[in-house]
Amino acid sequence: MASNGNNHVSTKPPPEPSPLRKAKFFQANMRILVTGGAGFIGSHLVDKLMENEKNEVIVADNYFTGSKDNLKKWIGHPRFELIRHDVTEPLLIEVDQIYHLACPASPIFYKYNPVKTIKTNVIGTLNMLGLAKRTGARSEPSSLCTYYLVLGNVGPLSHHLFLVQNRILLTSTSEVYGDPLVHPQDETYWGNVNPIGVRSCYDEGKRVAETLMFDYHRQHGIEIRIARIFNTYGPRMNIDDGRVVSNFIAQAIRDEPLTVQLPGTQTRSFCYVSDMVNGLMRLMDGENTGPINIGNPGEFTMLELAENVKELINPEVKIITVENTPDDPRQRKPDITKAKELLGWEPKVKLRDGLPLMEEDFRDRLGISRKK
Ligand SMILES: O=C(O)[C@H]1O[C@H](OP(=O)(O)OP(=O)(O)OC[C@H]2O[C@@H](n3ccc(=O)[nH]c3=O)[C@H](O)[C@@H]2O)[C@H](O)[C@@H](O)[C@@H]1O
Repeated sequence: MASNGNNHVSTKPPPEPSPLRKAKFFQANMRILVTGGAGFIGSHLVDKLMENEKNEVIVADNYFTGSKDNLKKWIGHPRFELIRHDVTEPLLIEVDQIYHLACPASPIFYKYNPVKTIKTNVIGTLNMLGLAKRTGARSEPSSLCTYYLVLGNVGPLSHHLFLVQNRILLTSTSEVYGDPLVHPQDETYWGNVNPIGVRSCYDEGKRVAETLMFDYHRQHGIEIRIARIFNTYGPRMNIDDGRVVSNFIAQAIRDEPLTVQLPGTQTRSFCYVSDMVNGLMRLMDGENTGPINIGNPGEFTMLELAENVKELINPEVKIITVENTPDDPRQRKPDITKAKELLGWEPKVKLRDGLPLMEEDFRDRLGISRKK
């Protein structure tokens, strides 16, 4: 029984919250869109986001390179939603944060349909920025993009204050540095990219995507984050993805020669997927727009990588050299000073610890167990 303080005693229970108030309460949870969430990095990110019970996660994916299989443990979960959607079409939903990952990332796949790749990067990013603008991903000078949602008199919740942060994160790429002339690459380097080559649909596409992010930020005050991702590997990569780590592991397991593309002295720096996902979340939740390199500075030539895979997975396997494709970057290694200083992030998993974890997943999916 509640008293109104006027000697009048009401026997009525407090009114039910209106549907609008209920909706506002619901909104107080973070509703997060992950484009490309059925893909390799996207699905690991979804796993991590779903660990937080305050998060509702919506995945939009066209399954060009992603797969529902990667999300099977979440399908049917009340805080999870999966939409078959191509980001080159507008998406009208209500969200608080957008992780925009959608785009084929393996050179084989992105070169297969270059027009679609550049459309995904340009039109897809425009559509996601349009969504961010409509849903209010603003960086208000007074509040630095934090919206306090105070609920009215809704029973026990009436004194609670909820924080809703609206923002969009783009996963850009180390490919924006092209065939870099500085080593290692830090974020101030503008890159050395061929604008008309076979990789340009991806490299230039991501560069335009970064430009769009900053133009929306400056012109419309959209709260943005840009991660420049360096070569990432781990469980759930497509077995026939075409990228080097997945190729070598699948080849070693199948007893096929490891195909080192010439000259074999070109370098890459490989980041394990759990480190990558932590870096992306730190960036999203921090206060820096980026661009920030997220990658593992441990640098290997492709011949060294092949030797490591041979030693760890199949000491009997042959290593052969094969032709390379045009414009292959000759060296790549992230300078992660900014990530360390601004995000307090650095990778933890060494290549030699990450490769066996990926081997286990590939063996499961290929149905080939280790020889005794
Ligand atoms: O994995 C990634 O994160 C990146 O993969 C590609 O970039 P790239 O570094 O060329 O990736 P790979 O196709 O894995 O090639 C790496 C190196 O391995 C070599 N390679 C590839 C495949 C193979 O069987 N053998 C081999 O020696 C390539 O010539 C290249 O020098 C994409 O372009 C990037 O955007 C993406 O972020």
